[in-house]
Amino acid sequence: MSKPQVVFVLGGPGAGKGTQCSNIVSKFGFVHLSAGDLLRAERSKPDSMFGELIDSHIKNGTIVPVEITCKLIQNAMEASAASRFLIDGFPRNKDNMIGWDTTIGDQVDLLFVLFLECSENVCIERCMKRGAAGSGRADDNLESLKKRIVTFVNDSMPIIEYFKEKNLVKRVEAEKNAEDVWSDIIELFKNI
Ligand SMILES: Nc1ncnc2c1ncn2[C@@H]1O[C@H](COP(=O)(O)OP(=O)(O)O)[C@@H](O)[C@H]1O
Ligand SMILES: Nc1ccn([C@@H]2O[C@H](COP(=O)(O)OP(=O)(O)O)[C@@H](O)[C@H]2O)c(=O)n1
Repeated sequence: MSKPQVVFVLGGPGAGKGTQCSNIVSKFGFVHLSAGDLLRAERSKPDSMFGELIDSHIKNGTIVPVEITCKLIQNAMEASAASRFLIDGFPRNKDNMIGWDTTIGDQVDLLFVLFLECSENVCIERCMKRGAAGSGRADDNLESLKKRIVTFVNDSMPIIEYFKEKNLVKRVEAEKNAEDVWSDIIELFKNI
């Protein structure tokens, strides 16, 4: 049997990863796994051993240890019969990358990395708006956002650079309106 296919979806906080992943799911039949959503769901379980740890990382905009995140992704992949996955918000730092490579990496076929490029200011503005509209997220506030941006620049951008060197990055200009970003993404997915 062939390996499941994976596209990693990366970009700063509020770059539009979730928005565009749901478009890709509708049109191209991928299953969307958001590392952030999986962590938030784990944090909310009353019997989770990791609830407090996850909560503190999310509020501080820092990255949860990969053993936790990778296991959640792996469980979600196993629970799904799908053959194509969008993995959103992962890998986000070197620890995520190493954890993935040494566990599931060999068992999947990484197609490419979709990078939604968006300036800091626009990222902050979108997340603040999302918070004001009632996202209920503990990290859609200015204090957490500043930390999330620092983590993105210092820890996540080097991962995107690493994938660029391997010619695996497909970049999209994510500051345009959501419909125009989506048109660009269709071009990247239509022939795979
Ligand atoms: N291209 C866009 N232009 C303006 N707002 C957008 C765009 N894409 C997404 N948004 C809005 O910005 C916020 C963050 O988008 P989201 O998809 O949740 O980003 P991420 O998953 O990268 O954090 C949401 O409120 C969403 O509706
Ligand atoms: N691979 C990941 C993804 C998210 N996270 C945590 O979850 C938070 C929210 O991530 P997210 O992908 O849902 O949201 P955005 O910051 O992209 O809007 C991050 O700031 C991290 O604290 C993590 O620790 N490891």
